[in-house]
Amino acid sequence: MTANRPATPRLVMLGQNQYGKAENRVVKIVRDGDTHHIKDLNVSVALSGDLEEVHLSGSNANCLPTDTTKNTVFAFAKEHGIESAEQFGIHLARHFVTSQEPIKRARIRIEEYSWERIATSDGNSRFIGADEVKHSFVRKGQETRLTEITYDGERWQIISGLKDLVVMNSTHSEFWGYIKDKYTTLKEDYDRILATEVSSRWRFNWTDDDQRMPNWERSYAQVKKHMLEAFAETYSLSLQQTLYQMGSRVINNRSEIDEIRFSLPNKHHFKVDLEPFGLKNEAADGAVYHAADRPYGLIEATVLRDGVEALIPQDLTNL
Ligand SMILES: O=c1[nH]c(=O)c2[nH]c(=O)[nH]c2[nH]1
Repeated sequence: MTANRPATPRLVMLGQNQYGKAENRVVKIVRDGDTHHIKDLNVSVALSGDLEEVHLSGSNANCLPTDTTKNTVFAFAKEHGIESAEQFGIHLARHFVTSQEPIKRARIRIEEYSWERIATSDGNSRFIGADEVKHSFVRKGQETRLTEITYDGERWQIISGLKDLVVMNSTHSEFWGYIKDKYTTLKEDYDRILATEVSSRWRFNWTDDDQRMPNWERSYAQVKKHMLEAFAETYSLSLQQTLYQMGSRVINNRSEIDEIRFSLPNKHHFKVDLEPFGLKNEAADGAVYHAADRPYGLIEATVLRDGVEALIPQDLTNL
């Protein structure tokens, strides 16, 4: 069949478009003798460029098949290895934009799942090192690491982050002094639980190939450390205040990062009324709480280095 353009004048226009293979689950094992290392990624490719005709006339002359983008992900994992999710995404984005003329922009999104070695007390097995099995892993339940690489042939935008990091302070949290109107029933609290599931994205100021690249693995570990330390060390008067402390700790300590955004659900823990059973239920004595799953307060904000432009989108679920 020949490719056809519509004969009638166009009344509609093609808007923003992108395509690629989403959620390529790639697992790479590196063998260092009989000690193995795992990189476990979920890689999504989105390409855009001169793709009008693909949509308008059905000509696929400018279309690199999504199947090819999938194959490239797996081949690159073998050919180049996976040093870090960011490095891997940069390789892929550069490849798509520089190897295919019609492709002008590549966006690579990666989720990374981490694994840790299974520790064992059995020293007899020939597979066992000091106290860890060299090829046996348990998936870390903690957080999922994220990155998004965007490249247009000139400029890079690298936004990394994490989600599903659940944290709790069992004290050192208060909430009082707020507006009270006729609908307010919330009691002021001078000793409450503060818990949240951190979703965060941070933007690197590495934007072109002439700059020295950050050490992506170390940067991630340090951001997480500062975030967690700020959460633990802040005597909190609101989750908003804790958020700002977490963000400013990262910006102050990590010069490679200019902007960080958080989406923090307030995972409410309500003291149960045990008065009907003749029981006092006070925080000071070690209380019993109902962990409510919904509704939840949702506290979201960006913390930026002074003078930089905010570029991380407001809705982190779309990132
Ligand atoms: O840390 C909090 N921030 C709020 O804005 C808020 N609102 C509320 O009901 N509880 C809380 N807690």
